[in-house]
Amino acid sequence: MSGRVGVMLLNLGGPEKLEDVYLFLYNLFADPEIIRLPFPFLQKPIASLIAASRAPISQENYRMIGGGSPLRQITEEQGENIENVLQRHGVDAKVYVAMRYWRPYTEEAIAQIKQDGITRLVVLPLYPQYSISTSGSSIKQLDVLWENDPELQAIEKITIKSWYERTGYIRAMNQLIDAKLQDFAEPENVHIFFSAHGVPVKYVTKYGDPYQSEMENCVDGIMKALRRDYQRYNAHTLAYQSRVGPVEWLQPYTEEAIKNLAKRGVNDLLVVPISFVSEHIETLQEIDIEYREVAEEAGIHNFDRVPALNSHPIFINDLAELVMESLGTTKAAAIAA
Ligand SMILES: C=CC1=C(C)c2cc3[nH]c(cc4nc(cc5[nH]c(cc1n2)c(C)c5CCC(=O)O)C(CCC(=O)O)=C4C)c(C)c3C=C
Ligand SMILES: [Fe+2]
Ligand SMILES: [Fe+2]
Repeated sequence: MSGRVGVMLLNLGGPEKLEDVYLFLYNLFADPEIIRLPFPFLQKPIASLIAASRAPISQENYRMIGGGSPLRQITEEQGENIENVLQRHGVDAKVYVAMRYWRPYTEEAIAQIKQDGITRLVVLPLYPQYSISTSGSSIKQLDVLWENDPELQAIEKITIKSWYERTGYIRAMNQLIDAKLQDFAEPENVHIFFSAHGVPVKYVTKYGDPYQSEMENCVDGIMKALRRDYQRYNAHTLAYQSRVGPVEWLQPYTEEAIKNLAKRGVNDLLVVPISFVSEHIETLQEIDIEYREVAEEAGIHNFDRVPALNSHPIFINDLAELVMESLGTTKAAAIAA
């Protein structure tokens, strides 16, 4: 190994204050990987219209969780922890956070990487499963930056696409699920409810997004690694949340699935957020407040949620290991670009 090593953590970003919400939403909807329009010249005007109409609802949701997204702080902590594990293993790498729609923006991370003289860069999306709309969008943005900048072309870029099959990730998820199941009076009667962030159906059926199949495999992998008695007795569901706009998204929708389970007599429900590794608006507001209310109104009395991984030590160690494997001879999980 020679030269200075960098690790770039890709994430979505979130508004830090209520005043940031409009611009954050504008950045999001201006991304053609989030809203695909037939005419590119319409992207920005439509983004400002949708952002303006969604901002009041979105602001209200951020107000309910303290006035901003915790994503920056959590992602920076994850970065520091990964860096520490790498250092302990003798890998003198520096970790950078590159957010797609808020600060620190990808461009800020790139400027720092250039200044630090990084010669090898591992690009690590903080999304376990690949979607065109998340990891795909950030990876595309990097490809464009690389294409247009000879200074960047001198940096060897190793891009990891997804990593939901990693045993450390699955083990950490299982620990969190197991701990929460123990809090129920009858753990084997609890319905384990995986709730993933949705995408429009067209992404899968028309654009070939592997997101749904990776999600299904991920849930299977987690269930198969659970304690044998849970595998045997606990029923589970995968549903999709956070739909926005008029088009059809992946189904079943979380809200409907909760109501249907209540109708079938389910009384103990443990929600597992599955598409994202940090606490964020959709866990803290949508699951903890909105879906809890839906569940209680439908007659589910015992409702709980598994916390996000954040800086769970098994998870952080696993990501650091993935980085080391990508830098070494094992290229299985990585594609060199
Ligand atoms: C794997 C995770 C995610 C996928 C897939 C995804 C696709 C996707 N999202 C939108 C629209 C919105 N997303 C918003 C917030 C948001 N999205 C994710 C993750 C995924 N999105 C996260 C982690 C967050 C929250 C960040 C935070 O602040 O904590 C929002 C804004 C919030 C709101 O107003 O509800 C929108 C809008 C689309 C259209 C899409 C796929 C095409
Ligand atoms: Fe989203
Ligand atoms: Fe939402």
